[in-house]
Amino acid sequence: MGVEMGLLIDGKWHDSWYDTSKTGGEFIRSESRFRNWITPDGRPGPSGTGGFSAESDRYHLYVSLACPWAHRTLIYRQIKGLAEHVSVSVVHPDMLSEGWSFGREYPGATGDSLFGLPYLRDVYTRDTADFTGRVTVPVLWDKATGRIVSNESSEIIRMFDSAFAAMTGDSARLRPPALVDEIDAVNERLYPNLNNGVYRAGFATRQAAYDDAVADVFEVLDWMEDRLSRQRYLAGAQITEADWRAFTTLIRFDPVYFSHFKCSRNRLADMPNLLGYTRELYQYPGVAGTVDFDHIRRHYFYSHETINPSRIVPVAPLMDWSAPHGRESLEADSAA
Ligand SMILES: N[C@@H](CCC(=O)N[C@@H](CS)C(=O)NCC(=O)O)C(=O)O
Repeated sequence: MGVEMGLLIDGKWHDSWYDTSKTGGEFIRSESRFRNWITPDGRPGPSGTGGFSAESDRYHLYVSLACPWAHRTLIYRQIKGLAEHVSVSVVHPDMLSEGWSFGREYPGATGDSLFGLPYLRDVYTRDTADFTGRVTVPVLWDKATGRIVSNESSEIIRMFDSAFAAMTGDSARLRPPALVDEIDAVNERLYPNLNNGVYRAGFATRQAAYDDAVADVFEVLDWMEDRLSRQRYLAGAQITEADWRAFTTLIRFDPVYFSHFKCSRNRLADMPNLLGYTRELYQYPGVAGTVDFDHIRRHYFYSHETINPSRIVPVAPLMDWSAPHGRESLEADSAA
């Protein structure tokens, strides 16, 4: 039985795998529930309530090193100079009948360094005792108020991009106002077809749902491969949010999604521009340390019993992420 992942209903834990029976075999991801924003002075952000001002040592990130959405927030914490200001706990890579856990019996799993709680769901019920919904990573926790600020990675990275600038002195933006439209256009293409597309392919339980999803995955990869033959980054000549959102899926592609999620038309390694591009991002200062292929591979192959009942973790493909990426040849001004 595929009873590997559950949810909270009125604060009580229930086992239940994603139910694809009502959606024609399609996997549909739920919306995140906590949508407050850290801002420089605590004024409310685009959603939620205010009171979350940017301060050193006030916020804590709960992440899985396996999860591509959590991975975005970990990358921003590094590259935006927040490592000394925002603390982190790392869950165990196995997500089984109890959901994400703070078990420490796996290298790199830290346990819950704030409260010593056994499960991630206990962090959710610490905020809202009768919480109903999925228990997902990442979670951004406020140590001052004892509340969850946000569990939506796309918004956490935007807070990290700009809210702490006065503290870090890093005022460069990964979402510069002049590129917002271009970044959003790329994101709108990549989120459904690539980031979530690989999950739609992997969790599909009907041939037609899989066929649609895997076609979308490779259509967008072909589009990216072509675009990256002409410009260095997805939104043009400068690295932006769009690139980091793409990266966490691309780095998992050959090690996991190609086989586990049946995204098997070709490997990332067969697409030279995408391979060089992914290598360049991997080699960006601070980023390699956020990529943990053991957690990544163990999580997917071991946790998804419906897809891989034997829980055998297959041999890793040979890949050299540190090889020269060759992307300098794309002149900085070749893109527009
Ligand atoms: N929209 C969320 C998605 C996060 C998400 O789906 N995380 C997965 C791990 S990769 C998770 O925790 N799933 C547990 C569940 O759905 O029960 C975000 O981007 O932050």
